[in-house]
Amino acid sequence: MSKIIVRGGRKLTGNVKINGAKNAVLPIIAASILGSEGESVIHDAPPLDDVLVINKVLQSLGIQVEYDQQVIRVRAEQITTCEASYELVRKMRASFLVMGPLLARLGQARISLPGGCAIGTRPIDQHLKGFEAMGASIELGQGYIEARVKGRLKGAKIYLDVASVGATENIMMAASLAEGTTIIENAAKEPEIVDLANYLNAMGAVIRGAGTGIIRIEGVEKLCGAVHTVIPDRIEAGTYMIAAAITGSDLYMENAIGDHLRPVISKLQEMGVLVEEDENGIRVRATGTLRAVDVKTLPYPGFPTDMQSQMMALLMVADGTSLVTETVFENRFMHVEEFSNMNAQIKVDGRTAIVSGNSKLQGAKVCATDLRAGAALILAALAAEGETEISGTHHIDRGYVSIADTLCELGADIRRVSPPQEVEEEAVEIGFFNIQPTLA
Ligand SMILES: CC(=O)N[C@H]1[C@@H](OP(=O)(O)OP(=O)(O)OC[C@H]2O[C@@H](n3ccc(=O)[nH]c3=O)[C@H](O)[C@@H]2O)O[C@H](CO)[C@@H](O)[C@@H]1O
Ligand SMILES: C=C(OP(=O)(O)O)C(=O)O
Repeated sequence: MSKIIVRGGRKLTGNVKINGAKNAVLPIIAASILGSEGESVIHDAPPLDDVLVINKVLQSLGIQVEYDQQVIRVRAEQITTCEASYELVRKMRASFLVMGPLLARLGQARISLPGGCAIGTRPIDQHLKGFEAMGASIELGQGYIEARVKGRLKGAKIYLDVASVGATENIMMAASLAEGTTIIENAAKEPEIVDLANYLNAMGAVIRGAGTGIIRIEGVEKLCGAVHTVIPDRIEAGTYMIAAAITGSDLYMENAIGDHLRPVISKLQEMGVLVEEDENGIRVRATGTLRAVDVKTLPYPGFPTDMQSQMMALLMVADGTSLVTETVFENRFMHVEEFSNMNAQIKVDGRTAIVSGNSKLQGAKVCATDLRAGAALILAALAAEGETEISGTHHIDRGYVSIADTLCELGADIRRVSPPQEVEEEAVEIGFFNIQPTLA
């Protein structure tokens, strides 16, 4: 198993080029299934493990996918099966986003149940409620969900009980090819929803209101491939912003969009960190003592749950006690135990973590329990005394492009060590780029 080894205490300086957003590119690749004519060309697709997995899902459906130099080309004229297997869906829950496009395009989809994960049970009832409202029948059996519709899906009014990002995306994609108008009420408002709607509209869809709580989709008969550039990753940007703050450094996040990061920027400013925005990015400078602040995660435009663990790392070294409340996922405090191994003082009471500041963090052997927990451990390690060894790096690879190399170039003492056999396996995986589709 590969490990990331960090020796804390170094200042960072320089420019970080923010990659395309993982959570935007995954639904956009899934939406390419809807294009029955022409090629889709997706620019700024970050080279992440999750992107390789969704590409493999499409290839397993018989769709042509090529990936080179951060550009993905998809041709979905031919689809040979409507089934996404357990082997692929278990690797990444977002694979379930192919359900809506397959159902709309083929009238049938059979997808392995995505199951829960370290951060919560993560049900899909709102996705299914949407498909059923559009006329699909849903059956569960042998670990698979099968959805079918006779003819086309029908437009419907769908109120989401929770403003789910994935359900909004899945329903929006399905509704794009439905007969008539679909209205999603209590829709999620994340920037990634707007990016997906822009891509679908470029394919020929008619979607209005993305980014608000009410999205209106006029179904069309056909969608075609389109050219699109993915938005910058607000969570990657936010993570490097905290790297600057926790190390008392000065970093510029090139491409980062301030409007997508309002709650993170305002919390950093409340803590006494200097944040300056211009049209090309965001500069973050830590100038002295960090003040404790309370943070509560909420759907967009609230504070993102995907930044909760990184923010907690910063609050561990702030002056005073902070409360961190997680309202989006019921079990997203797995990092607390790992932080405690680094000498942090945190108590969890239900959905709130009480973080005592001024911790003198110590290097330790710790484990990334999920993607953002892994990033947060790296951040804590940058501020800790001595050496931290982080295992579970496969979680981190899902969402950060070469984070150890990037931090090393900025001045951190960080390296990744992989046993020789694993280096070989990684090379084989990279060989996956540009291969022709294989059938399931
Ligand atoms: C690939 C991707 O974009 N992942 C993001 C997406 O995940 P994802 O789309 O899975 O997250 P959701 O917005 O759907 O989940 C939010 C909450 O709604 C609940 N829920 C969701 C669907 C449903 O049918 N029923 C239900 O009860 C979930 O259990 C969770 O408590 O949004 C999350 C919330 O911002 C982020 O943390 C993830 O990084
Ligand atoms: C939770 C995340 O991703 P996913 O929904 O793909 O698990 C994340 O990006 O932090």
